[in-house]
Amino acid sequence: MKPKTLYEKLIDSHTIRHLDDEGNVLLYIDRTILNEYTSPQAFTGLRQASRQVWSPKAALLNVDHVNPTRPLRNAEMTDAGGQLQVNYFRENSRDFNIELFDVTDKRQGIEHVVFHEQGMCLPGMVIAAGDSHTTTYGAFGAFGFGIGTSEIEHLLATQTLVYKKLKTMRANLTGTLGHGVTAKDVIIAFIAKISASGATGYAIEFTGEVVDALNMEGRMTICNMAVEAGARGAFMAPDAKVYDYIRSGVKTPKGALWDQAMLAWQQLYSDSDAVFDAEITLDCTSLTPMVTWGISPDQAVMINDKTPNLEATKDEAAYRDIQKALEYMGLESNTKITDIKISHAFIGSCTNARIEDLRSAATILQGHKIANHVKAMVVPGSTQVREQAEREGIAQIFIEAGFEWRQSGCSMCLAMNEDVLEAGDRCASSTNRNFIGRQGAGARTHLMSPEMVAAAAIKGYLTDVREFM
Ligand SMILES: CC(C)[C@H](C(=O)O)[C@@H](O)C(=O)O
Ligand code: SF4
Repeated sequence: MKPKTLYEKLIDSHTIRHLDDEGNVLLYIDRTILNEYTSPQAFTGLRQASRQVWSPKAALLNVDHVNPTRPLRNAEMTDAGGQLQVNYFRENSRDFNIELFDVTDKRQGIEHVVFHEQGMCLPGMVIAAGDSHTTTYGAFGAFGFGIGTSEIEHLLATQTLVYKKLKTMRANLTGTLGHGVTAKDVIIAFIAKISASGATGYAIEFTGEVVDALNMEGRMTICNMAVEAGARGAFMAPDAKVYDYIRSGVKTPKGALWDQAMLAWQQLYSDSDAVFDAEITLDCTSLTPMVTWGISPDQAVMINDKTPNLEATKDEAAYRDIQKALEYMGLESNTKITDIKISHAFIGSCTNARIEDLRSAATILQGHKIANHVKAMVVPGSTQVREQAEREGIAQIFIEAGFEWRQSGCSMCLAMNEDVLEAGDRCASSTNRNFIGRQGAGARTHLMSPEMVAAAAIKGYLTDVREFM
């Protein structure tokens, strides 16, 4: 038999029918999760055509993008647009019989945290959802990818999508991570290496000692942000860490079903002689903590480095890109990164707001206060993460250090609720996108690990977290 990559195994096992000579197939989708922001038109489409949802149990509705995260919240939104979206979401849950995690539900959170928390993400599954960071599920040996609104409608009506296979890339992450270097630093370094479009058209399988050694949270961080390199899918072959992690999920199969599933899951790896369309190796041993200085996730450097030297940049296009980024970011060329003063610190998002992320950031903050000029907040990835952090005493560490302790949601990752920065604000952020205006019009975002955000909050400047270890 022809050797296959893990990606090919997943796609082949979900292919219902080959549709044409261009490589389009009809793909079976196991599950989806929907948010209030990208789903409304899909439901409207279904209503107009008098269609039902084919498999309501394969879907989950969860409010995250527009809801407030203030510590005491109720079921109401703070702005009329958000209220409309959430009202319609509730109506869709009722009319189409799909389970909803509403704002005040104990299971609510950011969709890509909630979904696996519930045990809905299992190895070998194909998961499509109206959000680009659906790639997160690759950490479980599932295939997750983002889709547009009309595709959501097609998926809800038929449980299938028309799909064209991607090219495959193997990213071998070798070596061992140094002190203070995290999964976030690895993926930022990876994106900086191959560029924000370097994996366009590819599904990436991450392999190597670094992946093996990471915990599930770290693996999710990498798969989550793979989309910032342009990848429309990311994978890691499942191992014992995955099985331990999912075992207790409410919706995880139990008993004989679990044993049966395990037999299937153990086949989920790329055959040793499988051929990838591209191979790339990143030796992670020499990595240090990373930060972005610009307006694209690949505009990143090591913390003890400087902003790019414009004078030394000969390529015209590169010159213009750097100039534009420096200008928006209010930075000079060739500036030491650690001389950059911040006004805000944000720990949150589906990249870095799981319990392990909060634990690690709290370790840095313990016994410290944040700088007087910094405003800082933590928005836990889910209400469950929030409660666990409270039980473990982590919330208290954040609060004593001067962070605001918030409710869960996307919040300042994309500033669609009331958590918005003002023009000129500069934020050390554990999020995934530093695009122009992402955290508010004219606001400036530096991406980094949650530990690095904690260190920056204490110092008031971008800082090497290893000083606090
Ligand atoms: C709102 C949604 C379309 C978007 C995405 O797909 O990623 C958002 O979650 C983001 O992170 O920018
Ligand atoms: S936390 Fe950020 S990246 Fe994740 S789904 Fe929400 S807006 Fe998108």
